[in-house]
Order: sequence, then structure tokens, then C-alpha cells
Amino acid sequence: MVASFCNPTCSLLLHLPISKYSEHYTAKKLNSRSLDYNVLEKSEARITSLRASKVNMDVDLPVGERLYVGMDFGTSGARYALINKEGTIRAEGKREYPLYMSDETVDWVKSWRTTLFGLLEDIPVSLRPAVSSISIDGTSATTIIVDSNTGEPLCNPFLYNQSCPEALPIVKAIAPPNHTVCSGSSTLCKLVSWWSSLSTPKSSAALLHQADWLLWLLHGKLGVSDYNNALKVGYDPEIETYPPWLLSQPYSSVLPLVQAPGSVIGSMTEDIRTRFGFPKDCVICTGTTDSIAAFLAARANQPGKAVTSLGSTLAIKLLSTRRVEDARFGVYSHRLDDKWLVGGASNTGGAVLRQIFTDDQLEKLSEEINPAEASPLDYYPLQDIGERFPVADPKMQPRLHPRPKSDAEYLHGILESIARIEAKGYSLLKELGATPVDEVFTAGGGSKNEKWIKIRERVLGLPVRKALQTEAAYGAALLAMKGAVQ
Ligand SMILES: Nc1ncnc2c1ncn2[C@@H]1O[C@H](COP(=O)(O)OP(=O)(O)O)[C@@H](O)[C@H]1O
Ligand SMILES: O=C(CO)[C@H](O)[C@H](O)COP(=O)(O)O
Repeated sequence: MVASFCNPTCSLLLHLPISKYSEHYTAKKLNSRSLDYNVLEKSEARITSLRASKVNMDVDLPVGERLYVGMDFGTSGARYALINKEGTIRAEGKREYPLYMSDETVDWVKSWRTTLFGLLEDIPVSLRPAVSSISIDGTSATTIIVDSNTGEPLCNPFLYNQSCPEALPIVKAIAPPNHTVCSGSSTLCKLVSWWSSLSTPKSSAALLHQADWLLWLLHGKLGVSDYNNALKVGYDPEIETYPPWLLSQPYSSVLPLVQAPGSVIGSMTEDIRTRFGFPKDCVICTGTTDSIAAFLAARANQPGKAVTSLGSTLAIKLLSTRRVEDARFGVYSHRLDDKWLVGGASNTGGAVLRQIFTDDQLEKLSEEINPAEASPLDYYPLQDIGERFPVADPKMQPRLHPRPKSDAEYLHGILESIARIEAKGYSLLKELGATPVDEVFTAGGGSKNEKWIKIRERVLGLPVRKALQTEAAYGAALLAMKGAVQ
């Protein structure tokens, strides 16, 4: 399905050119404002100088300065960024997820909750009274079914890359052909899988995404999400509602209310506010997904600009004037104010590297790589069986052999093979009608690898550079700022 989207308003987070009117839907006027990028660009130098001093700075704030907190709950750990209205980073930090086990499985809910309050504790005490708002991004389609009265989970969460193939025929029977939900790892497949399991109480259930549930712990209003996280359960961000084919399902009662990302849900609860020393006017804002937060952090603001998140997984996001989705290839479009972030998320990425090399080895071995030379090795690096994009194949096998004697050559082959997957992703988006990519910014842990950036430039045949801000937490902080100043 290809649709163009319209709205004659500037978006809050991006200086976006006014696009032509939609061919398919009566566009709704979107509430948004423009944030001056020039201010943010100028502040880059200041960010660098501040960061050069210390990460968590108990600095004396200018009188009256207000601050905005973004938290990124990624695959391997969580981070926070505390910024002011110029985008200067006042403090930042990160925590690995503690691994609590229950019945031989990881208790992710306990780990995420512990990490959330740990990050709040890491925010310098002297800066907390200046915090106006908080927002959180999480891994997309990470799904938690909770008791709608208590907010406590009714089952283990379904993680972002978990697939429920048994639910796919049921979902395909109700959704339009090749709709975004027609993927085994979609939130809707996870909901249908849970709904179809006999042992679960259905009456007082509510569906939340990871970011929604973490934000609920801070504001206390259960059942609120954002239109990025809600995309993969079937919410249509262009018409700003769930489609009739979904609302007519028996489980539609568990679906969350949906707001735009970076909109105020409510005030921080009194007990958390007093426990940590946040001000009475501190508000909690809707979030987004981790790869969209990374896009926001990069501040790529023209159609044709793209952000590749080289985190545990490879997620690509291309700013397009046209909406594109095709579940056969794992391609979907997130709304970003009055444009579309077209892309997909592969199961390849840094997690495969981490299975083979430590971060130090990655750094040392990369020094031996000549990025101008193409590697003859042809792999498909996956942690486990199954791929989401640019091929949606739950049975795809990892391919990481033959392994050469030289570790540097092996790493070169893996980095180059991931670059080829990235290149295939971008050419697929163009074939499906998205605005062609003309420049790629890089976010995530892999963005620190200069040699990989050069390999990717050669394979993609495009300018590729490290984003000015590579952490998704910075993008979430921009969403918190949007909500606070609205
Ligand atoms: N020098 C490096 N070169 C390539 N990849 C790296 C390097 N250092 C770290 N990484 C990768 O970055 C990934 C972590 O990135 P991050 O953005 O923190 O992931 P996530 O948010 O998905 O947990 C790890 O999987 C690791 O393999
Ligand atoms: O791989 C992932 C975890 O890091 C997510 O799937 C990633 O966020 C991509 O999802 P989306 O495109 O919906 O943001």
C-alpha cells in the first residue's frame, strides 16, 4: 500500500517542508509546532564541550533553566539523557539490565522496573528540581498483557523479536493483505496468541508496550500508548484510530488509548515525585520506539535522509513523503508528524557481533580492516533462526561460516555482510515507492566504528556518517521537551 500524507503544518521536532495533500485520506490537522534546528545545531559545540568535562555533572544551572529527561530501554541496556531547551546535555548515564530469573526464564518486568528506578536515582539530585518532563522509548512490539486494575503482568512479556507464527493465519484472515500486523513478530500476533491460550483470564486485561508500561509506573494512568508503539498492534496513525476490522474483534477491549508521541499523559505521581525530589509540575509524556528515538536524536530533517540504528539489531528509518508498507518484506511506515518514517528492523546486528567478539576485540580487530577492500566472505549474521526484514522469513537460518583463520578477516566479512543487508533494505524501500535515500546517519553502538562506516559508504554508494547524537535517549528527551513546551 502506498499513500502520500499531508498536512500544511510544520512538525514540532523536524523542520519539514510542507507536503502535498494526501491522495487517500482526508488529512487531519495535526497539532505540532516547529523547533528551531539552528539553535540545536549551534549547541552541538556546547554539548561536546560539556561532555568533555564529565558525564553526570552537578552543575549550577542558569536560574530558571528547565530540563527534560529521555530514557531509552534498548535491547541490551537502558540509558537516560537530561537536556535543556537548547538541546545541551546536562547529564546522562546508562545501566545494564539486572538478570532476575524466575522458573528458569528472565523476569524482564522486574528487570525493567528496577532499571527505571535505578536511572531515576542516577539523575543528579541537584538537577531533579529543574526537570519538567520525562519520556521513554522502548523496543518495538515488546508487549506486556497486564491486569487492567493493578497493572501487574498476566503473563511473561513478548519481546520485540519474539514470533507467534501460530497466530499469523488468524491475523491474516482479518487484516488487509500485507498489512504491517501480518508478521509473526507483530504486536497483534502476540495479542492473538495470548487471547487464544486457554489458561489466561480475559475479562480485566489490558495490552501495553514496554515504553507504555514503564511510563505508567511514573504517571499511574493505565492503558495509554503512542502511535509509534501502537502501529504493530494495528493502529492507523494516518486516520488516528484503530481500523474497523480490528475494533470488531473480541479482544479490542484490551487495546490502549493512543496519543501522539511526546504528548502529556499526566503528572508524575506524588509518591515518586517526593521520593526522588522532582517538582510538582513534572509531567510524563508518551514515548516512541527505540529506533524512532534514534532517528529523532539524529535530527535528520529532510525527505531522503535516513538513520540506520546499529544496535543489537539493525533498524533502518528513511524520512519519506510517501507511506509504504508490505509485510511480505517486513516494511512498514511510522508516522513522524506530517511525514513517514519508512523502514524495517532486521534480526542481524550488534548482538551477533557480541556473541563472537567483546567490544574491545571489535575495536582492536577493526583497526586491522581496510574498508576500501571488499570482503569475499558472504554471511547472513543472525543470532537465531528467523529474519524480519528485508526478508520476512521466520525460518531463515544464520550463515556465519566458513570462518577464516584471521579474526580480523572474519569481522570484516561480518561487517560487510551486515552492510549488504542494510543496502538491500534501502533499495527495497525505493522499489516500494518511498523517497529514495540520499544520505544515511548512523546511531547505536555500532556508530562508533569508523571502519564500518567506511565499509557501509562503499557498499551503499551513499554518504554515511555518524549522527551528531547517537543515543536514542536523546531523541526521547526531545519528545519530553515537546510535551513540556506544548
Ligand atoms: N566498535 C564496535 N563496532 C561495531 N559494533 C559495536 C562496537 N562496539 C559495540 N558495538 C555493538 O553495539 C551493540 C550495542 O549497541 P546499543 O545501541 O547499545 O544496542 P541496544 O540499544 O540495541 O542494546 C552491541 O551489540 C555491540 O556488538
Ligand atoms: O529491533 C528492535 C529492537 O531494537 C525493534 O524492532 C526496533 O525498534 C524496530 O522497530 P520499529 O521500526 O517499530 O522502531
